[in-house]
Amino acid sequence: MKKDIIHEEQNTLDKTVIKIDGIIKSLGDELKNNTTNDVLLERTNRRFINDYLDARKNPYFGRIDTYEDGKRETYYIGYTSVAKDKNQDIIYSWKSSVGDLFAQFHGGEGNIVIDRGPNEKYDFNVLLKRSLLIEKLRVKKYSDTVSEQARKELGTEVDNVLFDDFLMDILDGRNNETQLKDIVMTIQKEQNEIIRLPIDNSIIVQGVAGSGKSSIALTRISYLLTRYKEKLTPADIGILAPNEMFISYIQSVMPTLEIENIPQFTFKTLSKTVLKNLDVDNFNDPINSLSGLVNGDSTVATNYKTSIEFKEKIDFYLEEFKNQFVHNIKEFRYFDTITNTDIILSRDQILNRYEDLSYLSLVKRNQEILKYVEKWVDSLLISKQEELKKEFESVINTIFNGIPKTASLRKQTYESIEKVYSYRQKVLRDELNQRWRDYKSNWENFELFTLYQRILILEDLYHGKVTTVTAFKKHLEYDDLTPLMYLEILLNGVSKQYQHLVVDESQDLSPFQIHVLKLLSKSMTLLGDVTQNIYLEKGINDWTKLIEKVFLNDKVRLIEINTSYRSTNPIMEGANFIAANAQINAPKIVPIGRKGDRISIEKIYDPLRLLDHIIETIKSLQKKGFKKIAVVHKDLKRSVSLHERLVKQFSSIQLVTNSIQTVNKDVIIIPSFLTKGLEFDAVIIPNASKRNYDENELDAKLLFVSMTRAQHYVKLFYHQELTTLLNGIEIPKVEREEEDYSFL
Ligand SMILES: Nc1ncnc2c1ncn2[C@@H]1O[C@H](COP(=O)(O)OP(=O)(O)OP(=O)(O)O)[C@@H](O)[C@H]1O
Repeated sequence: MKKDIIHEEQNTLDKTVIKIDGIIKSLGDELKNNTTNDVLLERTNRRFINDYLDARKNPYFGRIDTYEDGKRETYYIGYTSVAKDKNQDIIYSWKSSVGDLFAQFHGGEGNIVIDRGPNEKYDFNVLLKRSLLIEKLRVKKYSDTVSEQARKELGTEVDNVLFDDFLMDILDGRNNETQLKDIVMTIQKEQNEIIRLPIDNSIIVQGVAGSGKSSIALTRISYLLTRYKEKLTPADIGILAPNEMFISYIQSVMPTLEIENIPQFTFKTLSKTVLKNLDVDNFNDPINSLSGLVNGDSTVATNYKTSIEFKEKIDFYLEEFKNQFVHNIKEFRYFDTITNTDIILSRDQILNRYEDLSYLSLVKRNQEILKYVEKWVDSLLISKQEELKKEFESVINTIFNGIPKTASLRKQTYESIEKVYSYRQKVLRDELNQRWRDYKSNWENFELFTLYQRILILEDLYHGKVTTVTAFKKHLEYDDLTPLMYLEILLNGVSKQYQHLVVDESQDLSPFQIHVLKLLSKSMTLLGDVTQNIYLEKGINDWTKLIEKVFLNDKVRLIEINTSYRSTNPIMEGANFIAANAQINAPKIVPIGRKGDRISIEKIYDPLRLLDHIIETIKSLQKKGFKKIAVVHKDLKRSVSLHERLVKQFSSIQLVTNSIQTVNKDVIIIPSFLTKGLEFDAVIIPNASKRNYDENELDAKLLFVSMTRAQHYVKLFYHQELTTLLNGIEIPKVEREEEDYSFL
């Protein structure tokens, strides 16, 4: 039975490849015959040819059979659609409605409604979903899921391979290279729901470690770009990642999802687009300052400047500054020596105009109101000059009345009177200009850095002796970026608003940072895991509080995903023990059910032997076929010294010391706090002793993050006493004599 199906599917695949070749050929023929040099045809056909040549390598990963109008329909689902004559799909993209159906259907009743908006509602009656593993155009494996209805009514034969087994095979068999393609092929129902949510409202995804958040983030962007292709270009969406290392990881997987042109930022690089006059390149990234936190400097974990309380204070001060500004608006008064009267632009007139301009940003409003006064002064000058001119002409006419035009007296008199009037013109101009300069000099311009400096002084956060704003700018640091961006947006508005921002590892941002991001985009997808917030107070520990403080009355959806796909059962169970032992109030991970080796925990007695043990472990893991192995030390200093010793043993080994490095070697030595978002086949933790990982929140989170990076295997060494964070995990008892181990 199994063989028959594989044979049948192989036949279909062979025929499909021939069809694709035919389509590519006819597109090419059209290009050859394009004698009118139709540019659109040229561009479209070339794009199709490229896409189809790519699709030909691995045309599809599954099929879905439905029963419609008494007829069985079969749709093949692939990464991209392939169409005959440019509109008859022979393969459907995973982003299409049938692709949606493929991801939705996980057995049970076959009636499924796909409802993705007013014009995207379809009723399906599913008979069969078949996942297919195709390698080098050979059908290797398949798995069927059949609806109850098909089972009962149509007697469809079912093979007993479950879809979950298929997923498991894929998860077990892979080695860090094809992850994103995998998720498209094996998208789970809850992931699919998130990926396909409409763009209009923000969503927050609380997903446990390994639940597919990063994969969902990128897949969702790919989906949104297709679904909203009429109104959305790649430049309208932005991805915010925690650091450059993470960005280089996502860049490597972006082409598979055709989202290469999406702008990618860290919070720091995004700040450059808002704070154009600030050189932020040298600001220390927060992840690097975590080194301090790991070594006991708790100030890193709190900063008033990035808190929502500070945002509220900025609102308060700015309101005060605005009130002061309005209070200081004065009438413009000019004493007219011609008429001996005061000419006044009243405060009320100015205030009325100010009210009319309330739709403008603060700075623009201030500028516009000043322009309004300036215009008034200008027109006053013109009208006064006109009056003087008229007066001069009338004086001349009166004086010269009856005096012959040729009389020489006339010329002299004219010149004298003209001198008098041009003097009066000059006086008028100078006086008015002086009045205007005085008026303008008292005008508040709301300059960003001046105001920020004032706020810091008022808040008592700034005691520097620097008084000039230019010098003050040199004293700014990373934590000033959030309040500065916020203030800049309040003062000048948003220069570019994204249609959608996708923020990965968002638990590491503060609510104030998320508030700023919210101002920069119409809607957001925030993905994160509170258990992995290693910035403690600074980051997000409770999404509902974030919603209360930042999203207020906005429509926002909080979705929890607790199933983890990355690691084997024993690793995930171990991670759950860590969270429980440290009493971290976080969702429990539900492992997908991948079998795997128990977590290996080994007590070390001789410090000199530890190195040998690590080397031995790496070698044996490599022998087993594990390609990416990480040795995760708690801090940076010990990672450096471990690397110095290991580098002599392995040719392909890399020390990761900061967040801008690209991780590209087989064996990585990395401090715990830099591993976030990364994934390895196996993780070795050289020192899991109690002294190193105590039962506090930070240590627990660091150990948790380190362990959950492993897909297949975790090995921990410890000295003297094992960290109590691992209580509950079964450990084989090994009794050996203790020796000095102080250097760890
Ligand atoms: N539906 C799926 N099918 C196959 N693989 C999946 C699926 N969902 C997730 N994965 C795999 O699980 C692993 C973890 O995914 P990902 O890195 O996206 O999770 P995450 O939630 O961002 O993890 P973390 O928070 O721990 O960094 C990846 O290898 C990913 O390919």
